[in-house]
Amino acid sequence: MSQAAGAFSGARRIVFKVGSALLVDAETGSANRAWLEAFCADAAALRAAGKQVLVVSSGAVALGRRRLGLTGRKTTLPEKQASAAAGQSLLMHAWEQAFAPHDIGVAQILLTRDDTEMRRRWLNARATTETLMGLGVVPVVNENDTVVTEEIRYGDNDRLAARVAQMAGADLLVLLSDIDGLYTADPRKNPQAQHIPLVSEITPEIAGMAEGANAAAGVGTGGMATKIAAARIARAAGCATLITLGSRPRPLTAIADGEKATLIEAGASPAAAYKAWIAGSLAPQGWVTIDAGAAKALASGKSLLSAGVRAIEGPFDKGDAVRVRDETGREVARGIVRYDSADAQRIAGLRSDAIEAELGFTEGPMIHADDLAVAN
Ligand SMILES: Nc1ncnc2c1ncn2[C@@H]1O[C@H](COP(=O)(O)OP(=O)(O)O)[C@@H](O)[C@H]1O
Ligand SMILES: N[C@@H](CCC(=O)OP(=O)(O)O)C(=O)O
Repeated sequence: MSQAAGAFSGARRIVFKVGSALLVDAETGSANRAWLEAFCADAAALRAAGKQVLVVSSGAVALGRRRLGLTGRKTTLPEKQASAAAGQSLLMHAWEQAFAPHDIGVAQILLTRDDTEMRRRWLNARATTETLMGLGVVPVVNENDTVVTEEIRYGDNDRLAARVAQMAGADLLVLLSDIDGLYTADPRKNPQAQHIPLVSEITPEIAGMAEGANAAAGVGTGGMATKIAAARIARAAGCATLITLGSRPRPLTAIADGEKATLIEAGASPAAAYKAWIAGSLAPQGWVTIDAGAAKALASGKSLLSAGVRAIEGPFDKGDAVRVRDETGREVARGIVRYDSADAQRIAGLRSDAIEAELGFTEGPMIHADDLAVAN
């Protein structure tokens, strides 16, 4: 079995990035139904096999352009944004229809770069995605093109898809492209270019092979360079990236069958990468002081319950990163807290079953084990 096929079979949660070129029929300018049906049939089979599926779908601008009669000429940014607004509903309708025969619901998520970079919005988007996955719905994500300007947009959905993979704790990002993987050079320009099946590390040499977007290429943006940039983001988040041809008759079955693809391996597991992100990238907003019993529980991988909390030093909001110290003042962990500092203060020392009576609601533990990076 090829390495790519092995990674695909072993993946538990997969983000599929579908480019405009696959989704929009170049001749008619409408959604490519036959392709969508094939994709959804394959995705339904993956779900039946116990995998979770998310989709990052381009195509809004291309579909909207036709709806608004803006085809055949260069469009301005406001016209592109108007096209995205008009095309997004067509896009979602196409996904709804294609998944419907499999009894699978879809849900639209529109994100901007800010949403993926600002912690609180990121956490909200993450919680929503998690809820949707729990309900068995397929999240269909796109960039919120109508509210972003050129400077602050991703523009390509490759990097957005990598952020979604990070947000969802996915273990595999599949970039379905118009080419079956990374080559030593752009094969459209250099027929001698060699296919690269496996990348274990993104060296400058690897990055140098990938060329950027070719403006003449049509509806897509990005080129191979943004795919490598996406793989870099995914890799750091513990997620592997697979680049392959999306236009095969059974696009996902083909991957499992070992058809040509490039696999870019992950750095660590998604859980380990997420904890490293909490420990290293978030600016902590306050302190939570815990007793010896809680410190012991944390060291053995358990959640921080309010019962073991001695003191709170804020202010912080729900979803902020905080530092956790023991009674000697030693920092024992960092984590994402589920209560703001005022509520945390009120429930410090209380047993879990007393939280609701005190606050009128409960969010469970003060810091869930999944959101805790414990110091060694
Ligand atoms: N080293 C490379 N290996 C493979 N393809 C490359 C490379 N450098 C540039 N490319 C180009 O990148 C294109 C894929 O990017 P793009 O057209 O943006 O795809 P998509 O629409 O799937 O996002 C290929 O068709 C190819 O022409
Ligand atoms: N958000 C845009 C997608 C941007 C784009 O063209 O991406 P891609 O085709 O994947 O290179 C849209 O929905 O039209």
